[in-house]
Amino acid sequence: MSSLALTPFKAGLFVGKGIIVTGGGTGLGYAIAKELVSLGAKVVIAARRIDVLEAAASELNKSSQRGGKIYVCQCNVRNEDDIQKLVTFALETMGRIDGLVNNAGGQFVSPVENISARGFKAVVETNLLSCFMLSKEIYNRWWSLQEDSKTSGSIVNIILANKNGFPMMAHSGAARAGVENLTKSMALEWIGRGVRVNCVAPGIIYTESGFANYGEMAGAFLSSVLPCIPAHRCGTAEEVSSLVVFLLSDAAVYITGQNMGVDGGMGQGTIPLRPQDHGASLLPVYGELPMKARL
Ligand SMILES: CCC/C=C/C(=O)SCCNC(=O)CCNC(=O)[C@H](O)C(C)(C)COP(=O)([O-])OP(=O)([O-])OC[C@H]1O[C@@H](n2cnc3c(N)ncnc32)[C@H](O)[C@@H]1OP(=O)([O-])[O-]
Ligand SMILES: NC(=O)C1=CN([C@@H]2O[C@H](COP(=O)(O)OP(=O)(O)OC[C@H]3O[C@@H](n4cnc5c(N)ncnc54)[C@H](OP(=O)(O)O)[C@@H]3O)[C@@H](O)[C@H]2O)C=CC1
Repeated sequence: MSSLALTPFKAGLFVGKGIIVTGGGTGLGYAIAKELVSLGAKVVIAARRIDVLEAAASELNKSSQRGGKIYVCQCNVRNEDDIQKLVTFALETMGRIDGLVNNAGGQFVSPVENISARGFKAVVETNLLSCFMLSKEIYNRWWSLQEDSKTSGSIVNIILANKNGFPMMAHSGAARAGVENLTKSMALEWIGRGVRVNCVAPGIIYTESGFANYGEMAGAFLSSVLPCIPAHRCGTAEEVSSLVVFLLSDAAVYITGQNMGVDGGMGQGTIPLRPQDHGASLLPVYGELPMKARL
């Protein structure tokens, strides 16, 4: 795992703070937890594989500064009981919750017509329902009870650079678009309690764990997509984590309801997949096109 933290933040910025990072044992979540613990935060990392979390925690604790500490909690974010247990665990171990990064997520590759209803539901639960359940649970059990509205909370939802759809991962595109809209609603409803809610939309970020999910397909995907990324390279987990940590911090106290891309310029369009060479085109209903305007 890469270890180059880009943090521009002052030492101890998060001393005394408690943050939950879902999916914090691998990839982006690991980089976020690492940066936070090096800035003095207490961090609960939560995911399904406890062995992965424990191995990550023992590495991450080596980066701890000024009382920062990593705690692990096994949690399937699709399961409401697990979500409740996670919040109980976080309050018991850290004594408070100042931030939440809804980072756990994922999908599988499939054209729309082959996705089963069960598969679509599984992806929506993983990426959208989980974000709703965990954000609401923390709000009800912690943020809504704080008398001092200066005790602010910050939620950062990790989505995807998918503003024009997400071909071959349509279930995930739809779920993440839902997260983006939910973010805006929560931001407006909870601002009076000092809770800010923002999204970060990574482009193509190379994480060993993330790409391992796609096997051989990942190589083919990369070679088709790389030339279309304006920056001509994938991003790194640390390049995402620096924005997430900024949004969690009080330096971002006037920022809420936003969606920010970390994508090497890719968000100027959408995921730059070339349309399939399907050999057909939709006929204009009003007659011939005035010029040759098809592939
Ligand atoms: C690269 C671009 C940028 C993105 C990068 C990243 O995101 S990196 C992060 C990447 N990290 C990740 O993506 C990790 C997280 N991802 C996951 O855990 C899974 O993709 C999940 C969310 C679907 C959960 O899966 P699960 O098995 O625990 O769920 P379940 O048992 O509840 O429901 C099963 C239903 O789902 C369906 N189905 C499932 N797999 C496939 C498939 N390969 N093929 C087809 N269908 C599939 C199947 O229909 C099945 O129903 P059936 O046939 O039994 O009636
Ligand atoms: N890498 C990329 O290019 C991009 C990634 N993203 C998003 O960023 C996030 C992190 O991805 P990345 O770090 O690359 O990939 P990883 O596969 O390393 O991260 C996904 C994490 O989510 C956890 N997770 C998945 N499903 C569940 C679940 N049901 N309950 C609890 N935890 C779960 C996994 O842990 P476990 O399996 O142990 O539960 C894993 O730690 C994801 O939401 C991803 O979709 C967005 C855009 C681009």
